[in-house]
Amino acid sequence: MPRLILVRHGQSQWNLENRFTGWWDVDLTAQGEAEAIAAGQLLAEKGVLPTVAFTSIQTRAIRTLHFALEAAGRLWIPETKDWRLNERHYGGLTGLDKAETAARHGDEQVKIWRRSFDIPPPVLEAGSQYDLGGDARYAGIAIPNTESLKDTIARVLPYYEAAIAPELRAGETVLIAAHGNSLRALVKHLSNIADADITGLEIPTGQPIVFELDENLVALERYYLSER
Ligand SMILES: O=C(O)[C@@H](CO)OP(=O)(O)O
Repeated sequence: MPRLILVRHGQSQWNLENRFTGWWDVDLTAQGEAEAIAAGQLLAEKGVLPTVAFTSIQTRAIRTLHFALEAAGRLWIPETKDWRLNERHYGGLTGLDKAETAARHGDEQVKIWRRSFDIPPPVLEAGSQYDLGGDARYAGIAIPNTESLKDTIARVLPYYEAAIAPELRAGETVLIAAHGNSLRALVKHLSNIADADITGLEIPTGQPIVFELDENLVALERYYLSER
C-alpha cells in the first residue's frame, strides 16, 4: 500500500523569533537542524524509508530534507524541488513580530490572518524589503503578494495530483519536506477536513506524519511516527 510521509521543516530563525515568515528564505536554527536529524533517525529506526522525495524551493525545507535523508541513510534517493510546496505567502505581514502584530491589531484579527481558511493577510507592497521579485529562484513564476490557505491549496493540490500522486500509485514511499501551511493544505485534502475545521490543525516542526493510503490514494490512517 502507498505510504506518504510529511515533515515540516525544523525550527527556523523566525520561528524562534516569532516572526511571520511565508516565502522569506529563513534558515534553520541549530535546534531546527537537530530536529531534522532526529526525524531522519526516526524514519530509520521505524523502518519507514522513503524512496522518493519532494520539497519546496526554500532553504529551511531543503536543508531539513537533506538532514533527514542523511540520518536515514537515504541521501541518494531522487528529489524534486518545486515552488508549489512553498509556505503560504504571508503578504504584508512578512517579517513582522507575531506578538507585536497581535498587540496592535488584536488576537482575533491575527488568528483570522493566521488560520482562517480563505481570508488572506494584507498584500505585500511592491518594492518592500521582502519583495522577492529580484530573487533568481522565482524567475518566470508569478509570485503572489499574499495567500490564504485556500490560495495555497489552489497551487499545492494540482502539484500533488500531477507530480506526487503518480509516484505513490507506482508504489513509491514518498517523503515531502515542506511547511506548516503547505502541509496543512495536503492534510486537509487527504484527511478530508472541512473548511471550518482546518483552523484547529497545527503541524509541529520536525515530526514525521505518516499517511497509509489505499490504491486510490484514499487515506486509511494518519499518525505521528513518533507514536508508533
Ligand atoms: O510564519 C509562517 O510562515 C508560518 C509558519 O511558521 O506561521 P503560522 O504559524 O502563522 O502559519
